[in-house]
Amino acid sequence: MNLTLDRQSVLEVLRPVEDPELRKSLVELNMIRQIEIDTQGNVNFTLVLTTPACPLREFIVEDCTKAVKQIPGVQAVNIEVTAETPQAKNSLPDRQGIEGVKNIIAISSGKGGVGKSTVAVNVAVALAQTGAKVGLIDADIYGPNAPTMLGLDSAKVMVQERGGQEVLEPAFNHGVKLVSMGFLIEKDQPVVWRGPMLNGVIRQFLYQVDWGELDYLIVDMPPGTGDAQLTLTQAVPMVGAIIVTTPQNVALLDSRKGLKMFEQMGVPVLGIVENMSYFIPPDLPDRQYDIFGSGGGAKTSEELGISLLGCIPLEMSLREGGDSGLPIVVSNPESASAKALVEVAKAIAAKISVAVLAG
Ligand SMILES: Nc1ncnc2c1ncn2[C@@H]1O[C@H](COP(=O)(O)OP(=O)(O)OP(=O)(O)O)[C@@H](O)[C@H]1O
Repeated sequence: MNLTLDRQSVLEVLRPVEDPELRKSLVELNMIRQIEIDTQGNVNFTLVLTTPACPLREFIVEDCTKAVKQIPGVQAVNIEVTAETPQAKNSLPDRQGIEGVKNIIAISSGKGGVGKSTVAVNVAVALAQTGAKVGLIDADIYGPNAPTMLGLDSAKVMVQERGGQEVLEPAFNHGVKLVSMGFLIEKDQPVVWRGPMLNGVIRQFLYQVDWGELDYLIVDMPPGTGDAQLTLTQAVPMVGAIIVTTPQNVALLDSRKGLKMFEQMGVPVLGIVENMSYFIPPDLPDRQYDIFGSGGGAKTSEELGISLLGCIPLEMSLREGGDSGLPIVVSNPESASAKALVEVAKAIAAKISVAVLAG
């Protein structure tokens, strides 16, 4: 190759560099922009990733740098990394998207108490920490605990008048906008939701909230596969669903209706998160006890052909973080569970990019 130091050559050497997730050329994906070369031989350009939570950011930057250095005369390569989250298909014939919201993701579980809300809240905060714009709908009618977990226990959703319509102003903390069933019901009061009433609230949470611009809107689904779940999956075009399970329940996943419901609704299941995978004692943080056996999540995910996005340990500080309104990814980012949750958030973001861009 006869290369001279110009923009064309920069594009030429970058063309074989692929996004490892999307397996397509960065140049073809229009991820390389604003190439500038100064008289000293410094090459500057912008690399536009498909998510600020890109797990392979460093590798891509390294690959680009190596490629550009092949051109004779290059002194230094300076890459400014930014991100533009791709927009999922915004409307289907029977489903209406939410203006300004790029990707809607369901976090679901077959059973209650497996840690679905813990995962939803920490994934939301972890995505926000990378710079993404994130909203969370706590649609768990039986245990709306996202407000507590986000330190928004005493928050109220404000109603604003806009263009003759009432819109809810979401609560906000740790970088995440939140609406919750918990804001609408009295604490410690048992709630009996009748179908139409529940559907009304869910529709309001989707369409009558001032969400603004969001890269990701995470829906903490009620456990199981009842009416509320159907309403939610039928109402909006969801880019995908994540299933949270525990080692004890993971083997039951394939027979559970959850997976089938999403499939039937045309919502791809992007992956499984195994929670409470192993126990880390607080006084011996280097130890790991596989109380429920090991490898169940990996085996089931292989059998089902669905990715295992991560395994979260059972750690006391994770529960304490939830109870005190400081999610573990904020209060103790060095803990094993926080690190695992950050990896899960990145894996989800990568899966979404692939689902949207690779079809
Ligand atoms: N990996 C973990 N380590 C320690 N505690 C955890 C872990 N995951 C969840 N918990 C705790 O278990 C309890 C239940 O978790 P969570 O509320 O997230 O579950 P859920 O599936 O959303 O439950 P529900 O269906 O009742 O809403 C909480 O007290 C939470 O702090």
